[in-house]
Amino acid sequence: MAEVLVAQRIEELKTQLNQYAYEYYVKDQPTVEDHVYDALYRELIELETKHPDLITEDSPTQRVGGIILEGFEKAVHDIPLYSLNDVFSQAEILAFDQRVQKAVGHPVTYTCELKIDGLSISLRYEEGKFVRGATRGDGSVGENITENLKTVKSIPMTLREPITIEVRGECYMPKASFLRLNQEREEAGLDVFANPRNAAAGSLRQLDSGVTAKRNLSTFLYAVADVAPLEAETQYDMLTELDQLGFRINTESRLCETIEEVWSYIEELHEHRMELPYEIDGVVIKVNEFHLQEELGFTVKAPRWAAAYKFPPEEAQTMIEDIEWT
Ligand SMILES: NC(=O)c1cnc(OC2CCCC2)nc1N
Repeated sequence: MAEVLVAQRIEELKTQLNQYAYEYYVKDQPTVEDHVYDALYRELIELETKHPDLITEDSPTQRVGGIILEGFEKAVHDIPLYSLNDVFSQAEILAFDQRVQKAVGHPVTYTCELKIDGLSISLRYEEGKFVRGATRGDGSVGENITENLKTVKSIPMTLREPITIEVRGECYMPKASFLRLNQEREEAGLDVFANPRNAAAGSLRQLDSGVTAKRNLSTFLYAVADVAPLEAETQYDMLTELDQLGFRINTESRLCETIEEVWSYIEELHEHRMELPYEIDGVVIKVNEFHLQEELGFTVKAPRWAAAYKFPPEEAQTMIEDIEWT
């Protein structure tokens, strides 16, 4: 096949395969059977092997890892990753709302998000291209784990808009993947992980990104370092915008008009959390309007406009009989 036709075919395959991967890993709505994806993938591998000069960073073949690092470089967060003030009761939720209303002088709306029990990550994009991925670390300095995060299929290598932005979210291991991994480790005589969060952390701290690639990690994104590149003026609209950019967003997030609605959301999710395919340890409540967040500001470690309601500790969430095996 003539060189120019090969280049054309490679572009077609990359576009098609990246779209299929987006539907499968980001939207959880695959439109083709695995064997269709696999056949196109094999064709791309064959063409790239014959024409390595045509391999690009955003090719789906580059998500299998293989880089082995000596260690992780430091990653400075120009805008810190904040932690959250924890609350443990309905009374504390109401007190939080009273403090907010007193400070801004009127009632506010809240965005409620599931508190995903994974590892906090920060993803930097320049003109739509993924350039750096990092752990939270102490909030100001984390570890550069770009190579490992490139293997996490729900993390886009190219955004749907060529914007420069830094987004924050959680990288986690689904319950089903956690159980499968521990069974494999047990059969291999290796130590098992205590919970999906530890398994995700261990998978992201791998110096061999080929190992990370096999751990079936996923993500939910929920914040940006600086809202300037976005149109959104509220947390809830920002989640929609991150979805449109190509990020994986948690569909359980809810806009609550009153603190009473926040509490019923908390009760509802506390009841149904065992049915979720990933572990959560509570609900994050955020004042929805960005201009009110700015007015409320931060304490030395956490925003005054957010709170993390932690569910009371109960029996382990990962019950083998509850998991439908993917
Ligand atoms: N574990 C979570 O699911 C989670 C963690 N953090 C945040 O918000 C950060 C960003 C702004 C204040 C704290 N939201 C979440 N959903």
